[in-house]
Amino acid sequence: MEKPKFKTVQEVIASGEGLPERYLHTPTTESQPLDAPVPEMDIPAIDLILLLSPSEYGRQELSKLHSALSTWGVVQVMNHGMTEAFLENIYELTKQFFALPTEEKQKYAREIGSIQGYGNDMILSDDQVLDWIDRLYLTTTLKINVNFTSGLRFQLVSGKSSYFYSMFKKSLGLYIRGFIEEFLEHCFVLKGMARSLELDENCFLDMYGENAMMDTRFNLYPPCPRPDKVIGVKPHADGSAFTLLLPDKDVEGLQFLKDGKWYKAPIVPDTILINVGDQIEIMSNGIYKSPVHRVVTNREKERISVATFCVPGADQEIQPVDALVTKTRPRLYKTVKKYVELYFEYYQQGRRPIEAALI
Ligand SMILES: O=C(O)CCC(=O)C(=O)O
Ligand SMILES: [Fe+2]
Repeated sequence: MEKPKFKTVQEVIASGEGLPERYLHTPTTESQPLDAPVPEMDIPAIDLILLLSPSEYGRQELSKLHSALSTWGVVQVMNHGMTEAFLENIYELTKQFFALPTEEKQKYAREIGSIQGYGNDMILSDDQVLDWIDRLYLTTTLKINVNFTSGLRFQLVSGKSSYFYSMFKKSLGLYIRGFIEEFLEHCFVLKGMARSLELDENCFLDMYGENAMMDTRFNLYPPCPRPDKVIGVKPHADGSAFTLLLPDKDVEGLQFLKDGKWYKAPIVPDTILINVGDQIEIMSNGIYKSPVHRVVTNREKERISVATFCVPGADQEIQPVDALVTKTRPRLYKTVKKYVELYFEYYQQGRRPIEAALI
């Protein structure tokens, strides 16, 4: 199996060779220094359990969700079913993984042409400026059994590479399982989003399909000598339906773009972030925004984050929900299939993949 020949950021640092040119952004690509201070975004925290409650509180949560997702495209979520200890464990395990000796981590290296595994930013062209990030990417397939009378259920079917699961099922895999059992089982997010648009609560779920994927990326951003010129993750919007994000508990870095300006994400204990991905933007006919976001680097501190991309089944046709196409709001997007493949083609060229879906 062929593995990419590029060094990870940790290896670049360990080699003592200094900062390679390939990580440096020139002032033409970013007008301000990347580490210029930015204001904090003002997004509400919603209570996930209340989201599906028929009470007045439930309606208030839906209205907060609607307002956050139609303006910022991202919301903070509390009462997500994961305890503080559970989340703490995830950060600890992620740290432990990246602290393993290089040879050990290389056993899980990403193969060329695959996203799954340990490695650096995916390199698709010679002139691509590299992101200051090392990652471990795990792909999971889920089976949503729509016939369950007690509601929809997610079941871990298998990972694509079983060695990850034998290695991680007692550690990082627990995190994925935790999401499935605690969080996604009742499909709060997709149902809540549908309800907040006054749609039938299953309409996004139906498009999401029975064979959804959940791809989790454990990210390490080592301290960086030039935060003014080097970026952790370049500006992008996610190709998922939606993304669950656990930003570092202490170290800032994640920023969202709104009306041409960058804002930093708040760090609030015990909450996670959920952002809209391109596929919900398409399904909602553009009402919910898939926000452009980036991660800046830090000179002194390392940063850890975990992003879980919730992706519709590969054979699903994704298109605007009929009820959201009206005379005053004509259909904005074509029907797309296998959106994630198209996504990667566009992403490293610095183009927004969702543009390919515009009518
Ligand atoms: O590190 C973060 O906080 C966000 C990472 C991110 O945007 C991504 O992995 O798509
Ligand atoms: Fe992202």
